[in-house]
Amino acid sequence: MNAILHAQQLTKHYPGSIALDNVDFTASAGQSIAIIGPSGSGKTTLLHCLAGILRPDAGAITLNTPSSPLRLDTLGDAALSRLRREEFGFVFQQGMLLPELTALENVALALMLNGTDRATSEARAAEWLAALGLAGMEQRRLGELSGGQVQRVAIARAQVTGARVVFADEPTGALDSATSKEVLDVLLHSVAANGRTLLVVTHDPNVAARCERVVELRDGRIVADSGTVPAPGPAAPAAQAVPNPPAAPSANFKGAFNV
Ligand SMILES: Nc1ncnc2c1ncn2[C@@H]1O[C@H](COP(=O)(O)OP(=O)(O)OP(=O)(O)O)[C@@H](O)[C@H]1O
Repeated sequence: MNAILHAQQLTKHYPGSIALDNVDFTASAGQSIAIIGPSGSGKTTLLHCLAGILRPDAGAITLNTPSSPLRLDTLGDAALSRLRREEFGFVFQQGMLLPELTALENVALALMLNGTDRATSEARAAEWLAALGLAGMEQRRLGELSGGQVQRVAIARAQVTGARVVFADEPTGALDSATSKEVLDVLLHSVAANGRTLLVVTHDPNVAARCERVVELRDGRIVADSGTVPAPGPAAPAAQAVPNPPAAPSANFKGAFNV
């Protein structure tokens, strides 16, 4: 499998603690990877560094794009935020969606921020919501949806842009166990059907068990990895181009969820 995201010797300190201590990590394209470990072991810090949300103190992070490898740790703030919008999707427990917008507007906004016109953005957003079982709920605000439905909106928003890597932090953390299973099914199926890579931070053993690979952190270091991927070689030089990937859900995936 091809490496899509590669981190070398990542280190991140906070006053009084080392959140990441020389972490090497490579994700293969299309893999679903759970990041587990005790509270404070560095899971969220690793996810945020890989996603370009946090800057590591040291180390290299390379995203392999179809045009050229991109070194996240060398990009400026504007290039990094563009890369996050175009290449990455996020499913967090809270914070990525705007309560004052409807489900449709929340999903369409991700495309509009990338320059897609409103009509096209809303049409694609509607396709994604329907594919995730939310047809008929497009005009509801988040407060008019259940917790599981809100997470489906987040899953649609994370993927509508054609993001190649989806980052999830405790995506089912606030849900009961039956709803968690449903949301996890939707997340894993939609990501797999569209060939995306999924990195999910979780405390839930059921979530970890459903992922192809489990990486365990302790005290800022990887102490276990069920599927180490060979490193792709030295870190790539910095580059600027960010491609514009396709955006609609795959036909396969629509079929699987349009029931
Ligand atoms: N903004 C911050 N300021 C100071 N210390 C921080 C900050 N963020 C994280 N840390 C510290 O870094 C270490 C790793 O934190 P991180 O949130 O990555 O762990 P985690 O494994 O995700 O924890 P949890 O499972 O509780 O969410 C912890 O010791 C934490 O206290």
